[in-house]
Formats: sequence, C-alpha cells, structure tokens
Amino acid sequence: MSLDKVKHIVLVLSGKGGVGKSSVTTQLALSLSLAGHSVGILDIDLTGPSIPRLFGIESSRVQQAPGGWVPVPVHSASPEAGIGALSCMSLGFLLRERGDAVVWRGPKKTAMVRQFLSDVLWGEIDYLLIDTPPGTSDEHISLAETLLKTAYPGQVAGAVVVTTPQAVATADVKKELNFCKKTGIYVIGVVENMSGFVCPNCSECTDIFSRGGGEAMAIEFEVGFLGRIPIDPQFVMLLEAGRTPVYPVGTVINGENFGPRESGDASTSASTKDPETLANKYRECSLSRFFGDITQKVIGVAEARSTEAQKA
Ligand SMILES: Nc1ncnc2c1ncn2[C@@H]1O[C@H](COP(=O)(O)OP(=O)(O)OP(=O)(O)O)[C@@H](O)[C@H]1O
Ligand code: SF4
Repeated sequence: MSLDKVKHIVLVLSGKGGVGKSSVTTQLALSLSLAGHSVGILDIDLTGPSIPRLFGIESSRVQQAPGGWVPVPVHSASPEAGIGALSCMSLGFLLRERGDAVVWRGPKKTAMVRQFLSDVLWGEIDYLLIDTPPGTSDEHISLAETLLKTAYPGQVAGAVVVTTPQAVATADVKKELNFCKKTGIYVIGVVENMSGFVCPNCSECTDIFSRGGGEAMAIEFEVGFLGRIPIDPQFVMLLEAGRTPVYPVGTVINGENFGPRESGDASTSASTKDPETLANKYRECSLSRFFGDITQKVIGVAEARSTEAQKA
C-alpha cells in the first residue's frame, strides 16, 4: 500500500458544502508543514476537487512512475526555515479541462477512491490529510472501508469536522458525527469556521452570526472542540492570489515567496493609528494564530493515538 510509510492520517469532513472544509484542509496542511512536518493532501472530493485551485497549481499534471502516481509538490522542504515538504493529489490534476464535470455512478467513484488510496507514491510523510466531499457519500463509505481494512493500528488519527455557526443548527453535521461513530472513525474534534468577522479596517473581531454552536455540539457528542476561525475577507483574497495566509510575512522556500507579501497583505491591514493596538488586535485575530492553535491540538491527538496503539 502506498500509505504504508504515512505516519498519521487525518480525514477532513463537513456536513454541508461551502463551510470552508477545503480551505481549512489547506491551511491545516500549511500549518503542519510550518511546524516542520512533511505533509500530503489527498483530495477525494471527486465532483468538486478544489485543492489544486486553492494552492494555485491547477495547471500542474501528475507524473506516472512505475509504482503509481507521483503527487504534485506545493513546495519542497526547507530545513533552514524548519518547514516540511507539502504535496497533493487530486482528481483535478487528471481532468483535461479545469471545468470538466465528473458524472460518475457509485461503483466508479468507489474504484477511484480505492485507487487514490493505493496508487499514490507519498513516500515517508508525517501527515496525510484527506479532504472529503460534503455529507456522507459513496466516497466516504469506500474511504472508511479501505482505511479500516488496510491502516495499521494508530495510523488513522481520526476526523476533523468543519462546520459554521449556522450549519451547526442543521442535522447534516450531526449525521457526519454519527457516520464517524458507526464506522469507528475517531473524531479528533470540531472546527467552527466563519465564526465572527475580522474588519479589514481595524482588525476588530465581531460576532455577526451566532457563535459557540460548534463547541456546544462537540459537548453534546462528547468529542473535542478544536477552535474557531473568523471570517477574514483577506483570506479569500490571499487564497485567490495563490498565497498562504498562515505563513509569516516573507516566508521564502527555495527562492519562492509563500507568505503574505507584506504585513498589509494579511489581516494586518488595519488603519488604526496606534500601532500597539493594531498589533494586539492582529495577534487576537490573525488567521495564523487560529490555525496554529488548531494544528497543535491535531498534532497532540495524532501523536497520543499512535503512542497508545503502539503500547496496546
Ligand atoms: N474563515 C474564512 N474567512 C473568509 N472566507 C472563507 C473562510 N473560510 C472559507 N472561506 C471562503 O469560503 C468559500 C468556501 O470555502 P471552501 O471551498 O473551503 O468550502 P468547502 O466546504 O470546501 O466547499 P465544498 O465542499 O462545496 O467544496 C471560499 O471562497 C473560501 O475562500
Ligand atoms: S473599522 Fe472598526 S469600527 Fe469601523 S466598522 Fe470596522 S470594526 Fe467597526
């Protein structure tokens, strides 16, 4: 199996589309690599693969090697900056045109997911994040079946469930948690995305919708709560420009700039006159801090689960 040398596998799930699951997957992957880990992303959202676009590499093509597919690099490792390598695999790389639609029946989707799990040459990596379609579909079932059959004890760290404060009110995200319970997939925790709004003028964080629903749901289902991420208009702009909001300003890997270009690029664009107030607000609302905290919790659970499995 191509997953043999992957240390930890993390699934990213959401009950509904558009809650920011793929955005959370990419920023979680970047935060993990920023923490020095080597990371892969497997995008099994077959009908709407968005990972290549979020990294600005949708025109890349997957290379075929004798043993399988070589994942597309996002960036290589930078030992001097303490950053691990990041690569990804998505059906998006295999489609001829960016807008090509995939209209497949269940068995074909199942076969594709199995092939993605067995034929991608990840090599030795610390984390593999699997971005799944919204809901509980054929892709989820074949993913759970294949992983439960093939993964070694402790390798599947579990699932990160992404929701928004409003989506929490719907039954979809609860279905997702029930799916994990039924299939025996451990829930690492819930992320409440689009929770509050970061003003582009002064970086003030305001709760424009309800807040705290994700945490309440985590308590109800007795699973972990990983944290909240505010709506940040700069986030979309940076992603669209192929930049990485969670990397510090001026992050250069092998000559290429990956971070926001300058401090005004990220959620630091406040026009407040007092630099100290601004700095504090930036610290309070910075996406990198939110993702950094969530990432540390995911690392903690993944390591604890693999240590537990080794002891057993
Ligand atoms: N915290 C945030 N602040 C601002 N914009 C955000 C935030 N999170 C996500 N977005 C934006 O919301 C949109 C939807 O995000 P994304 O594509 O990640 O959702 P998704 O749940 O993966 O959707 P689907 O499952 O339908 O592919 C994107 O334009 C993304 O840039
Ligand atoms: S700049 Fe500050 S005060 Fe003005 S709208 Fe934004 S959050 Fe409110």
